[in-house]
Amino acid sequence: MVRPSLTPLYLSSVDNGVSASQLIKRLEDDVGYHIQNVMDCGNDRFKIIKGLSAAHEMEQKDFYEDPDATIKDLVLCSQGELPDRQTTPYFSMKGFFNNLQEQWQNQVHSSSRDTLQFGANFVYGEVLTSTSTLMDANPRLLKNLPDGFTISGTTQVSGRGRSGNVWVNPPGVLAVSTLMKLPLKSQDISPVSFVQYIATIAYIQAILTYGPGYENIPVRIKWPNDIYIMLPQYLGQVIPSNSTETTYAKIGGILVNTNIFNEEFHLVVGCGLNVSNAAPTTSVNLVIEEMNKRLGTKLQKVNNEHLLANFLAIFNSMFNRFKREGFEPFLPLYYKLWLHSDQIVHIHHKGNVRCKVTGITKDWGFLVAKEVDFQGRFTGQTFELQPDGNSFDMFKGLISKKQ
Ligand SMILES: O=C(O)CCCC[C@@H]1SC[C@@H]2NC(=O)N[C@@H]21
Repeated sequence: MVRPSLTPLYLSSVDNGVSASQLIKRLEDDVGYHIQNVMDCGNDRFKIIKGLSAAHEMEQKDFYEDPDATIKDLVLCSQGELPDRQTTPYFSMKGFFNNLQEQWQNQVHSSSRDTLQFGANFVYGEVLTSTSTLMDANPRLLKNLPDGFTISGTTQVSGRGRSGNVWVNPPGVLAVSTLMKLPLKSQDISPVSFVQYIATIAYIQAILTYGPGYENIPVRIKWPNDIYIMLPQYLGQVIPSNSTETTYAKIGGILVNTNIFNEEFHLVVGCGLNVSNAAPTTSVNLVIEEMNKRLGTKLQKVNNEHLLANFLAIFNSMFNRFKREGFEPFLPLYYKLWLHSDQIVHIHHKGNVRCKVTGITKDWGFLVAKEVDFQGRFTGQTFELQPDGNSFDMFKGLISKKQ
């Protein structure tokens, strides 16, 4: 397989972020990076930070036989000097920042107490290794990055999924990782494990609130944090409640990596969403196209810049509330969006016992399943299943212990 060459990473900061010059100082003084010369890029001038992406360099050795075939620079752009569409044809940084600032204005009106900074320090790369690895492969870098630091990319050549899986990420799949800091003592309000649930809700809300009419896009949560969408052939059909699951396919997922420095969690929250790639199942834009054909809606396809800005603003505002109030205020929305209300499942490692899903626990977010008979009456045991210890085959209604 021919792997695409890594491209430069473009870094820029806006309003609420740490200023670019402060960031450079931190990277030089605290992380030990050497900031080099100024490069011409189109008509504009950018600073290049050579070797910032330690992970970028490290991983390329595994994947590229010719190390010179790859570019490993981080290009620092001031706000007025963002790369043009020729430089980054798959993503407009200008479009992204315009959308982000618009979203912030909307959000600030609704809750003025919030600090909104997710995406204020932002890196974009056309082809990169993994948005999450770039951030968390180097602890010294991670410690020094500002809260809300975000990396997005169009192609990830070594994307990571949950449980050590590979995340295949060609163009059309929007990849983003955001650094979130949380004091250790915040665990008193809510365990950090709920952040994965918040991220999933935020991504789905970003789609549903994209504009008028988008609230009808059938996008849902599969426990704990997978994003599913109804397959186009089922749109507009009445689906019997016992077959809901087979009519949906996975289009996105969340990966949270946790590090602790200086009494603070440093969570790298990575989200991947298939926005417009027809493979392997379907995508948000394919479903929109089919909704227009089959249901007569007139929805525009979503664009990555707008969707990403929407997601970051919603996620940021939800995260601020989560820090104050924990996960409980989000529970009704989580249940409204998930696919499992009253679902009948069989728990394989408990002797295939037949259970009904009744919710998640408020303390840790474990899945609660209660033993039922064929009339649906509760008959005995209650099981609480951990997100990372169990795999949930929704199509078979089967929960098994992960090997
Ligand atoms: O469903 C899963 O297994 C989780 C997939 C998470 C993929 C995202 S894409 C952005 C970030 N970078 C990665 O390498 N992985 C996450």
